[in-house]
Amino acid sequence: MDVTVFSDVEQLSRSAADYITRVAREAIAARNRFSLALSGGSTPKKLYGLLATEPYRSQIDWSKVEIFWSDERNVPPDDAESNYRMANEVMLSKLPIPDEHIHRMPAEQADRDAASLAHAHEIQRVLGTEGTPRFDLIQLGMGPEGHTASLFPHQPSLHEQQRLIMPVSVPKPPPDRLTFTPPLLNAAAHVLFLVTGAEKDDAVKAVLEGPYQPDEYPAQIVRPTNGEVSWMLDTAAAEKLSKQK
Ligand SMILES: O=C1O[C@H](COP(=O)(O)O)[C@@H](O)[C@H](O)[C@H]1O
Repeated sequence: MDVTVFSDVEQLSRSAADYITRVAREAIAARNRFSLALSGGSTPKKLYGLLATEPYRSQIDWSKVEIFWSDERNVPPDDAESNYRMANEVMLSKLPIPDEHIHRMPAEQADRDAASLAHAHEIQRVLGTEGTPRFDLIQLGMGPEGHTASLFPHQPSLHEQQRLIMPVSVPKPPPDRLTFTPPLLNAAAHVLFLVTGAEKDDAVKAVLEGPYQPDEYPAQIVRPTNGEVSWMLDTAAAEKLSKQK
């Protein structure tokens, strides 16, 4: 696991954009496709804006990029709480990505089990049906209580082993969501956590330096079986870490 601490969100976001650009170029060179799952929340907003502008924009062949989300809230796509809406406004609408390569998670559908299953099939259609689908890169955030994607402490979703996507009801509004499950997260080739802010310093310390307690700190579940995990933190989020990063 690689942990890097940055002085501010600008530096962190530039390093994340460099990292995504490198992984994208390698994936496109190797497989003619780059599959990227985005997080929600506000932390990646700066990063998404950077990817849509130079010098990053022209370094990636966006026609080869397939975009998914690691979780989504039960709101329409134009709602202020929609994870899709933020990424679309800041990044996707400004890039030459074919519409059919933008795979919004349909969390607002009434039958959430059916929506989860249909979206899992969509992931398999794009990434392949052999074994658990392997994203080239899943970008994640983490909440102050250690949740990631929409895997929250002490929820049954933390123990899901069969489904790729599942509906959850979580303690943070909006409560009803769809989320990637542990097996899908842990099949990724690369996972990039972006975590900023002093309110997350205890969770960062517990996840990175504490005992393995995934029911308390779901972000600890993310340990890809054959992939690399990178954490990019700002100094406020890293404040309580004992080791020099
Ligand atoms: O609810 C969510 O929160 C996490 C963390 O968001 P942040 O704004 O604190 O970075 C996010 O990663 C997740 O996708 C989102 O749905």
